Amino acid sequence: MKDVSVAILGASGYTGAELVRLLALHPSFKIKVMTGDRKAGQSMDSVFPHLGGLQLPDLVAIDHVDFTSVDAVFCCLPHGTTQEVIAALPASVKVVDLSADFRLFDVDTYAQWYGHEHRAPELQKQAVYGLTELARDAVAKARLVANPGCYPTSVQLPLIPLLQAGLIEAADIVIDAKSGVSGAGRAAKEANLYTEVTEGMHAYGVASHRHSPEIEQGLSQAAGAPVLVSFTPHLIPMSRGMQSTIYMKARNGAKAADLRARLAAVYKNEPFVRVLPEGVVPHTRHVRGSNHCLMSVFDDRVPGRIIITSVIDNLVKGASGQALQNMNLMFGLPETLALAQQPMFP
Ligand SMILES: NC(=O)C1=CN([C@@H]2O[C@H](COP(=O)(O)OP(=O)(O)OC[C@H]3O[C@@H](n4cnc5c(N)ncnc54)[C@H](OP(=O)(O)O)[C@@H]3O)[C@@H](O)[C@H]2O)C=CC1
Ligand SMILES: CC(=O)N[C@@H](CCC(=O)OP(=O)(O)O)C(=O)O
Repeated sequence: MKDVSVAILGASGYTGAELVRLLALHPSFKIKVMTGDRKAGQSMDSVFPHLGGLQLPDLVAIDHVDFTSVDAVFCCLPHGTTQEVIAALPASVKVVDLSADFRLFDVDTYAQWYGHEHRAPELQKQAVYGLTELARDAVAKARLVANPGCYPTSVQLPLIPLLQAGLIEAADIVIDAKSGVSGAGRAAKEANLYTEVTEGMHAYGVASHRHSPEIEQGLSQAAGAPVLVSFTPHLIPMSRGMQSTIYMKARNGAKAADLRARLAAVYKNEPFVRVLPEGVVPHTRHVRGSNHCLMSVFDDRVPGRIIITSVIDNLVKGASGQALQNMNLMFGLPETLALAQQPMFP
């Protein structure tokens, strides 16, 4: 297998570091370039001691990188900083962008939610939304993949197949989601201090979180009509992990067993998505450090209503793991390469 030269932009952040951890076991992706912003000039061992001993290049500023010697770029930069960086890359370079910068197909919707005009609208037209299991063929042919957000991954994997099959009402979907604090990135913010987060929890972005239009984009495509969702994320005191509890109305008398059967059929050959048997509740601990998504379907006590719980590790299936799954496909490799590890437990 030919070596692929990889650059990780934003390697001094959490998703960048998680990519390094995963790529350490990759047989052909070789890390040649890693960038930082405030941490440019530092060694990776000093920024992330848990990644010591891997013979990694030092962190450099993006301006100092010669991208002509690179085959693949993982872009792990904050949203809003990525469009111009990717637009300036050589056309031969394949890119997976972990930020939200290329996820919304409609640039007006992007401007409305992200507060500025899209800075690479032509490139946006080429971007493939990389929810891997449901977009595999398009991802394999893509030059630029917009890696889904963590909440949208945990929500769309269960809901898209159900909407496509007409098993649930497109109206009246309620998503109550919880994330560990690493979802907010490594940059210091007062709201994410230990003292602000431990021994409590809180909702944020109520009725205004920027993942709402991303979720609605995927669900609307699946339903064939515009879908609006009620979505409330919460921050909870754990370092990684995410759970979405989703409430919905069944159509035409469908029961949890029918929905479970549909999801089990769609995901039966998927290495990373598991539909749990009746009554089994997924825990975030059951996916920690892995690229897995676990989901479970329940009949509510309220007749005609269904509850689904879905868990992922926000840094793996919600970010770096799915990004690597996509990049594997883009290079014609088995998508499980360097992703086959089981979760850490406890
Ligand atoms: N954390 C998560 O669970 C998820 C994150 N994402 C997305 O992935 C991307 C990265 O997230 P995450 O790793 O958590 O973020 P971090 O804040 O941990 O890391 C951000 C990285 O970008 C660098 N950086 C910051 N500003 C600039 C800039 N203006 N120019 C160049 N480099 C810059 C930082 O460098 P330095 O530290 O040296 O200043 C750091 O390497 C974000 O878009 C995020 O929304 C997506 C899904 C889940
Ligand atoms: C806990 C926390 O703050 N989570 C982040 C979402 C995770 C993420 O980074 O998503 P994007 O890739 O779309 O930016 C947030 O709510 O903005």
